[in-house]
Amino acid sequence: MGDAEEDFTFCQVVSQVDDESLKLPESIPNINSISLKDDRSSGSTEQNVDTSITDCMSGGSDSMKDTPSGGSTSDNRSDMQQLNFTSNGLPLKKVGEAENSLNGTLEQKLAAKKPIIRAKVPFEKGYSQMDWLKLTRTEPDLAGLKGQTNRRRISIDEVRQHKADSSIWTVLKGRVYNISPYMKFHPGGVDMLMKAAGKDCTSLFNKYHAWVNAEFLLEKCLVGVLDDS
Ligand code: HEM
Repeated sequence: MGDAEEDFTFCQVVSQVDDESLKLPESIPNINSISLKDDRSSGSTEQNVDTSITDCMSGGSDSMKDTPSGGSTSDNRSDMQQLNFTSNGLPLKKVGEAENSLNGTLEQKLAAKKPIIRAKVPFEKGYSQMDWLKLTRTEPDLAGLKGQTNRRRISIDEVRQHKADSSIWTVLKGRVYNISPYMKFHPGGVDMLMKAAGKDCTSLFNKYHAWVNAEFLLEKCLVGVLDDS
């Protein structure tokens, strides 16, 4: 046995590996290779990871300002914290966990911020993103246009009047969408999406997930374009 240990010196190297580093969440496979920059314009996969972390760095408490003080979203979040997994079986993005492996300055900055846990709300049966895509292909009038064109110019005042029932409108990047049919499909939950009701949600949207392709997801919910003149 002594001989074997001398022969396989690399085994000693393996034994020096910190056990904690082996427990890093799979969603953050190699912390040291992640570059931290506050540039949200690109849509690459690497950028997604960056955004999660920089949200924590630059807007930690700020991001939580929009979180409702009560309601199902908060409850779901704490459930998720206990489980540590999303409904999709993916680990939660616990941004604060990255702290241990980051360099000193960054570590200090992160330590000063509360870790943000951005939980996806478990979807009801029949309300997965796949179900949504199916619905967009089968339902002929998700926007509720009843034959009207979706190129109409719509004022923000008109948008404000649509906040409930089957006609909840929001403005995203200059376009007006009826988000009522998407409500129960929203991975961030109904409570969060209701914050967009009757107003321009572009900045909220970008704060939480600038990378999401809403133009595609909500294509069939388009009601018109914002008339900002
Ligand atoms: C209006 C159009 C919106 C669409 C199409 C949309 C779509 C999505 C999608 C696809 C995800 C999953 C993201 C992922 O897996 O990375 C998501 C998650 C989420 N959304 Fe939205 N969303 C919208 C608006 C909003 C707004 C206005 C808020 C906040 C007020 C919000 C808050 C969240 C949160 C907290 C999550 C879960 C955490 C996360 O995955 O990062 N969403 N949304």
